[in-house]
Amino acid sequence: MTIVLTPYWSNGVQKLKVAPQPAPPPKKGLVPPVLDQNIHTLRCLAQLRSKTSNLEKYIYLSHLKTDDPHMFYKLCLNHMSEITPLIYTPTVGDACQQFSQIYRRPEGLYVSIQDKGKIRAVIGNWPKIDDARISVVTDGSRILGLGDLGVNGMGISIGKLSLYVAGAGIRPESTIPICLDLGTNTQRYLDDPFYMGIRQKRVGDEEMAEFMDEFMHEMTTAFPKLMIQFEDFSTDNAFKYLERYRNKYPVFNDDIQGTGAVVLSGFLNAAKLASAASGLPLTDHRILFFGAGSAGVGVASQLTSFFTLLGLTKEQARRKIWLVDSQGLVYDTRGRLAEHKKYFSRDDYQGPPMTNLLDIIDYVRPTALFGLSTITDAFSGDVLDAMAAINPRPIVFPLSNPVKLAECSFADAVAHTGGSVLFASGSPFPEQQYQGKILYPGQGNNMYIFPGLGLGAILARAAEVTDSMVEASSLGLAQSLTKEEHALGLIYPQIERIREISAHIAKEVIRAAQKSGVDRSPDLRTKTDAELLQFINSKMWNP
Ligand SMILES: NC(=O)C1=CN([C@@H]2O[C@H](COP(=O)(O)OP(=O)(O)OC[C@H]3O[C@@H](n4cnc5c(N)ncnc54)[C@H](OP(=O)(O)O)[C@@H]3O)[C@@H](O)[C@H]2O)C=CC1
Ligand SMILES: CC(=O)C(=O)O
Ligand SMILES: [Mg+2]
Repeated sequence: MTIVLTPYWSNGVQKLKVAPQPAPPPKKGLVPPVLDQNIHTLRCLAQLRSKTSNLEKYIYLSHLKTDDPHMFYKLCLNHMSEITPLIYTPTVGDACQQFSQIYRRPEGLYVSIQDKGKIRAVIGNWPKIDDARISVVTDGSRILGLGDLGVNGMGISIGKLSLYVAGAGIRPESTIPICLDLGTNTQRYLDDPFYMGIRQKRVGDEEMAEFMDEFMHEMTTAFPKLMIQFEDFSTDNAFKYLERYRNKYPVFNDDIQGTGAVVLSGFLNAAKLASAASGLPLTDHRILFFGAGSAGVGVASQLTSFFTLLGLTKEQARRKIWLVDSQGLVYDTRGRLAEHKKYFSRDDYQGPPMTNLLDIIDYVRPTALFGLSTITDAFSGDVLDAMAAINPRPIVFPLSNPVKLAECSFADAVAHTGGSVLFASGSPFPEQQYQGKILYPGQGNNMYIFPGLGLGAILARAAEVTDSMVEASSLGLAQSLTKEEHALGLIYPQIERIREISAHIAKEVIRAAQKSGVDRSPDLRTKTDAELLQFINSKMWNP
């Protein structure tokens, strides 16, 4: 039994905290006479596979997580590519949409607008206050590309935290899934007797800001070692609350920064392959974003900041980007623009609104096309043909989640580009056979980033999450491809290696935290890289 020598206080009595251990062997007679753990693992897998729908599989796994977390995480780690789509995108999207129907038992912490003024008491009810290290917090206002799901958004916080445990070895009891209930503007939930949130429209900006200030203050007071990941807030609030708290608390926004990091990483690996075919230097790429919300602009910012590392001025880097939103190409003279789009708005186009994606491709001649729009099949056959006509190896990333909202499928992208596409999607697609070869799609999803970024920030005890830490996570991921993965033409590593990848990312993140002076674990400063990696691995919880 490992004893962690940090005293903690519970009911006024000092105790030693005991690291999570498998449950003691059950007393004789209380379990079947022969219950071999290895056979039981196979039994659980067979039970899972016997379910006919993915939602049933999700429900089975939720039960397993509560009843036998060690078995749940063992299955996750041993069958990562099979289980990730069940506990995360795409199935988590269905689970959130039907959260009120499939709800069995409480999980996570709900803080509602009705708790304003007394949030401390609600947070104080969390049973594992001293263990808390990472919280994923959503207000349910933009869950994946599915819109305002109100408290049904709790499913996304739960899913992301399962990946923190599986992918980065965060202790399960150190995670707090949180859904803030600020109302919902989705009428069908307000009318649904099963809906479990308060029955009111979302509160106004001022009331939300007061609530958020109190929430953040109380969270960071109650849990002094906590990292907070904001998830799936609607666009304006995603930017607003990241800016409001990022220099005050250890917080990052997964949709803006995690997505920025994962897409930069995939772009770098894809651009190398594209440049090998076209001869085009990295700094000559032209990147078109279809979708200019929190994720689109987050990725654009991450890319431009990387281009400045390559020696471009900020202005030159900015000019590599074209944004398209629901009104078409984003440009200065088009009319009033949302604040977050202004920086990337083009000042070199003055014509009439350009709304057709084919016209825009013809005008921009992009080497890379990223979809973060929630518009299913927006990258039609014609669009893919156009990308293939101007690029020997077009980079096409339909990143919207879940699968049903992807801008195109891998099969279509392969078919319309003669197999030359460099592809990554937000949710997984199956591999394709093309002219006797197997082609593998990448999964450009922030799930590659946040476990390692969060782990690094926790171990460094970072006071804030700096841009350099996010960038380090991205470059760490880009470097983590093995020779075999390069040989297969992959642009993201295989998800089965997530623990190894997260450890590497965490190391890079800790070093970046140290360079920016936001780390509060001075002991880690004197470790060599090898020692640091060993330390990170030793901190990972294993089922
Ligand atoms: N792969 C990954 O890791 C991640 C994927 N995502 C996915 O990205 C998608 C977008 O997320 P997010 O940026 O936060 O959402 P937002 O709502 O902030 O942004 C959506 C953007 O798409 C634009 N849009 C909507 N309809 C059209 C249209 N018909 N043509 C062109 N553009 C359109 C919107 O335009 P307007 O501004 O005019 O409203 C807006 O700019 C979601 O599906 C989400 O799941 C998000 C984070 C991570
Ligand atoms: C992956 C993710 O964070 C999203 O789709 O919102
Ligand atoms: Mg998200």
